[in-house]
Amino acid sequence: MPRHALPPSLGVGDRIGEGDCELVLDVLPPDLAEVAFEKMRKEVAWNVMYHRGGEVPRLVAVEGEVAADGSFPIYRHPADESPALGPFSPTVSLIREHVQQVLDHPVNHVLIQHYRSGADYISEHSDKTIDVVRGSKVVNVSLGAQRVMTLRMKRDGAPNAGQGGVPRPSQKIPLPHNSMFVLGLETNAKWLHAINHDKRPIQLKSPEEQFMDGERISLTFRHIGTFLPGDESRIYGQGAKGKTREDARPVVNGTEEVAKLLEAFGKENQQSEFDWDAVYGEGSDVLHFTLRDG
Ligand SMILES: O=C(O)CCC(=O)C(=O)O
Ligand SMILES: [Fe+2]
Repeated sequence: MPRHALPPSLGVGDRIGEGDCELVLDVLPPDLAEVAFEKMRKEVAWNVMYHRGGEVPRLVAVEGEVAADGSFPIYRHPADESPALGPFSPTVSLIREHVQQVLDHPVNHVLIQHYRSGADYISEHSDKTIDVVRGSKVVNVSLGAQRVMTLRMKRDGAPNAGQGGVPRPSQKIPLPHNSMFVLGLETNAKWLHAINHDKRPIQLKSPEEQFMDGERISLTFRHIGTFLPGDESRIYGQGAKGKTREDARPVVNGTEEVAKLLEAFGKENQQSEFDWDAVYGEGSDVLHFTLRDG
């Protein structure tokens, strides 16, 4: 007999994480949900992204709201090199409108990811919130094959776990086609989240998991409060040292500043009682985490 129950599978109406998360079904009208995957396959500028020198196991693209003067939001996270941001493509723009109707705040930035099969995944992490408007929520829209979001409490939030084989609290949230998972920042602070790989043979997968030949596109919309002007020479806003457009300062790529921000990101991944003001309050003007070659 197993000593511990399997993590619960949660969905609509359940208390998820710290209770500030929510799963919304049928977020897009059927006519849009039906064509969005194929349209995005063509309209989105897909890239491979690198982390620690290796390709991340999914295709990615970044889009956002580009202002008339060319300035745009920037979401910093530990990747060796993030793809360049483009303006919202047509189908993504429609999806964004529906997301904003359901949420009670705007979103100005999206990370779009194509999980090409069950072998593609995203490792356990907390979203990095230096640039995410405080008190806002992060949204994951799912299209195509159903995959499972796993939440696992950070180690320091479950001090009795890890000894004698007691696992840390964890929850599984299946994300069906045309659903929207709302990740509250309180849950992001106390839990890690992941889309684990699913290498089961196709015959063992449900029809929902086999949909679109097992391919999934997710759109992670965020409300970002940090910006770059079109020429990317300066940075300003919530996560920068200069908090307003007038106070924009030159971007920096110095080793010391990079190390400091990466250390802060590490703390956010580990600490349930992450002190945002103490760690991020001053801001950071770092743009790239490694020097681009060529
Ligand atoms: O694909 C997903 O739904 C999760 C994506 C995610 O966690 C992220 O981009 O930070
Ligand atoms: Fe995430």
